[in-house]
Amino acid sequence: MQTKPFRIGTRGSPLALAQAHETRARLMAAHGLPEEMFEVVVLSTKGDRITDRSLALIGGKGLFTEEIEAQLSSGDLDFAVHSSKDMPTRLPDGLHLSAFLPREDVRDAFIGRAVPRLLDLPEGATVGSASLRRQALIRRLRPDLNVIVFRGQVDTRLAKLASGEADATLLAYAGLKRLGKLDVPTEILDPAVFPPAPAQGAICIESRIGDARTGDLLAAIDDAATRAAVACERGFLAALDGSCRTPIAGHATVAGGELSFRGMILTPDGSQCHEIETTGRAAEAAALGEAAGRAIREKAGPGFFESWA
Ligand SMILES: NCc1[nH]cc(CCC(=O)O)c1CC(=O)O
Repeated sequence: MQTKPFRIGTRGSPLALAQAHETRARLMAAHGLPEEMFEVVVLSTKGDRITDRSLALIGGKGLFTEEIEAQLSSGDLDFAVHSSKDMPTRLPDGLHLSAFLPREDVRDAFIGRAVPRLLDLPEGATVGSASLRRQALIRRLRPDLNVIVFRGQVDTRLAKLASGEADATLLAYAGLKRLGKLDVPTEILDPAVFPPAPAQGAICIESRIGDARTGDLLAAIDDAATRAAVACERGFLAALDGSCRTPIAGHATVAGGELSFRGMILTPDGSQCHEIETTGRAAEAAALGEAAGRAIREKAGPGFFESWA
């Protein structure tokens, strides 16, 4: 192995940095390399700079990755660490997701200021979330609640909650765990009732196709089960793309080469929802997810997507 350090691209949020540092630690352990062999390069993305608007309205996916991908493509970075959930379904030519860390908890955490559980909130209480999926699922379970847009980094959202801008918020349990905020959630939501976003809780690494030095480095920490589960969930998302303002949930689990997937689409007001379940071989993960996406589209009918667009 050459002695030139690997340049790791990441966003600068505390969560992004925690993920980059976890990846570096795993690579150091897997290869017996010193920390000096890795240089963490912090980049600001459009998604970090625009904090006052709903991301779905300003273009959705790609906002957190464009600047980083440009530097990967040009060779300024060797690889980048991302939340798989934030990755567009299509990557720029020449780049691929070359490794996945073992998945963290996929569930959503509920954080109530005065009451611990979502179903205990008083009628008309305010819940802050920027996620279309969380907003729709909340409305489905509790049509009486007042859902408001809550954006920004985890600490920003928790500060908004503490200052009384909302009575409750929801965040990925995985992110809170990575930040060491284990005592923040007041309820962990059951994925059967509150299914996670496709790829939630999974850290991925993006790099150049054909970069053998980086490829060899990353192969040692790749988790096959996470890779298959995320491939299926991203396949589901890809088959539903073009409807990026649709609330979408999807979760795959893999055991012994067999994959089980459950997906859901909702109207933003939560009044309509369709579900799909499928099982198959983990080796066909992406195709299984895509087929599930086409099938749920069929089930919902064209009127479903046109009803609020
Ligand atoms: N877009 C924000 C984002 N992207 C990934 C995570 C959490 C970590 C993960 O899902 O791996 C979060 C924050 C949240 O949803 O609370």
